[in-house]
Amino acid sequence: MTKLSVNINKIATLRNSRGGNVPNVVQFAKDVQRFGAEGVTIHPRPDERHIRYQDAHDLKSEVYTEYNIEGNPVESFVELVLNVKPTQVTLVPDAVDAITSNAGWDTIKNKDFLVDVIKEFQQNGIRTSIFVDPVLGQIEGAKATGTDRIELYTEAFAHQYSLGNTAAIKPYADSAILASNLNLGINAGHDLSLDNIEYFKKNIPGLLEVSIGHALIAESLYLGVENVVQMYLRKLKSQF
Ligand SMILES: CC(=O)[C@@H](O)[C@H](O)COP(=O)(O)O
Ligand SMILES: NCC(=O)COP(=O)(O)O
Repeated sequence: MTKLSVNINKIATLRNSRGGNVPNVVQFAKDVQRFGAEGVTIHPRPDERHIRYQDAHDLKSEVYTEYNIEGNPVESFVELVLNVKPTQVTLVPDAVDAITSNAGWDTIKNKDFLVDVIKEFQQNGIRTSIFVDPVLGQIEGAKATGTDRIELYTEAFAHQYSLGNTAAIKPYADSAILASNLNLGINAGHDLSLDNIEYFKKNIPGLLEVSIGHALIAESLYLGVENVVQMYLRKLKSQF
């Protein structure tokens, strides 16, 4: 079965836009778990533009499902993860100024670095996953790093699928078969949505977990807005 981990970065983005604590990131994490989410993902970035390092600590005692922290393993991130000790750390090679994650690791060029950092996390009881493009050579390179899992970077699939190009699944299916043969666990994420998740899941054997944030939060707004507008109208139109 594929687990759903909800990425709550966007809740922190909204909170930070006003400086208070609305919406409450910890409460949101508690609620998505109550609604059935099987994990919570955060991706603290060095500029803390959404999830703050303090959020990672505050969430620790409230995430009773799988806690996944993603990020580039710069010194401050490694220290944070070793302190918080989530279930899983997902290493993503994003630049400090990247708007969002935009590439997987070059697992061959960065092998020595990844081997060291992965070993450190594993020795501390933290499962590791590394963000990769669906390229067979990169999957083989991932195996050589010692990681427990890979996370397939699905932005290209999501984009092509939205254009009607269903064949864009092929490199992902091929990568998943290779990863399974190599005994690597398979996660996936980035731009997955209610539109594309069923097709993706159906075609990816052994998919253990998807982490979904941007679309899930946008869909929650679309699917919830009618109810909330009605609630306001009821309050405004009631006669006292
Ligand atoms: C690794 C990945 O694809 C997600 O973590 C994504 O990067 C979300 O991060 P942002 O919310 O900062 O876009
Ligand atoms: N690892 C991917 C993730 O956590 C969420 O990505 P997105 O759904 O916000 O694109």
